[in-house]
Amino acid sequence: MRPYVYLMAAVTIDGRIASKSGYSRLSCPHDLKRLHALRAEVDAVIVGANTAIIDNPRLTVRYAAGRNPTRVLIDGALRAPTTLRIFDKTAPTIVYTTNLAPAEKINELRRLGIEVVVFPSHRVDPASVLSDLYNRGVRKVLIEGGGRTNWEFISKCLVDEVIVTVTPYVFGSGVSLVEGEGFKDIEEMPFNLKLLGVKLCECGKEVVVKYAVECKKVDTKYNRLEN
Ligand SMILES: NC(=O)C1=CN([C@@H]2O[C@H](COP(=O)(O)OP(=O)(O)OC[C@H]3O[C@@H](n4cnc5c(N)ncnc54)[C@H](O)[C@@H]3O)[C@@H](O)[C@H]2O)C=CC1
Ligand SMILES: Nc1nc(O)c(N)c(N[C@@H]2O[C@H](COP(=O)(O)O)[C@@H](O)[C@H]2O)n1
Repeated sequence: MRPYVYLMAAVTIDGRIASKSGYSRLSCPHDLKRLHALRAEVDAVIVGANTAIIDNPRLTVRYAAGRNPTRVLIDGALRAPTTLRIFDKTAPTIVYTTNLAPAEKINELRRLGIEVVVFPSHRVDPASVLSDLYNRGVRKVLIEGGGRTNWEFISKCLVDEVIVTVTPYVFGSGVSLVEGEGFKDIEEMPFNLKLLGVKLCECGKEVVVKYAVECKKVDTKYNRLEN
């Protein structure tokens, strides 16, 4: 079994979540409230190593009422410095890494009270991350990027809902909402996106678009929960 999975991000009108320099503060304060309200609703928030290193996020609930989710870092080579905010004591953190991770770094994180799960391969398997989180009691997950991490989950149909806020900016290059090997055409997409809603942000400048991810083929290997 796996938890229900949301993917949320703010994009420029050319679909970027970050500029070529890593700048990513796109959301207005109203959109940040929406993000924090969703954080409060889920049990865990997942980010990839680049997001953790570049943004040094807290991943806590500050602009809405509610409790902090468990923070989850996917970091194959365990590059994230142990001084990052996600390793502070404000919320529990679980790290998923691989046999590429230096043993000393794993031990250092464990000494800080961080749960470290090591996959016996060079890659973290996203479906196994979700089923491990489910076994720990996690029923709702929010994926907060970046692009590569979004690809890892959505390309395998491991996302149930995508919430994208389109902001009035253009970067021209940088990191796209989803960054991976890619699909050659719409037929190759393993899912359809069903529009759930469109809302003009309270700021009057951003548009929030919600899609349900409907897998073309339900793969029992991933034990996908029916919505
Ligand atoms: N505007 C927005 O809403 C958001 C913007 N961002 C931006 O996205 C940018 C980072 O995005 P990306 O470069 O695409 O990186 P990312 O944050 O997705 O991290 C990619 C890294 O995570 C690790 N990783 C992910 N999946 C893995 C797997 N299955 N196995 C092993 N390791 C794995 C690897 O180290 C990989 O290099 C940052 O600049 C950040 O600011 C991030 C989140 C939201
Ligand atoms: N939804 C959304 N909109 C943006 O404009 C963003 N930049 C992000 N970024 C995500 O939020 C993290 C920062 O969280 P804290 O404020 O430090 O708690 C960042 O790392 C991305 O995951 N998301």
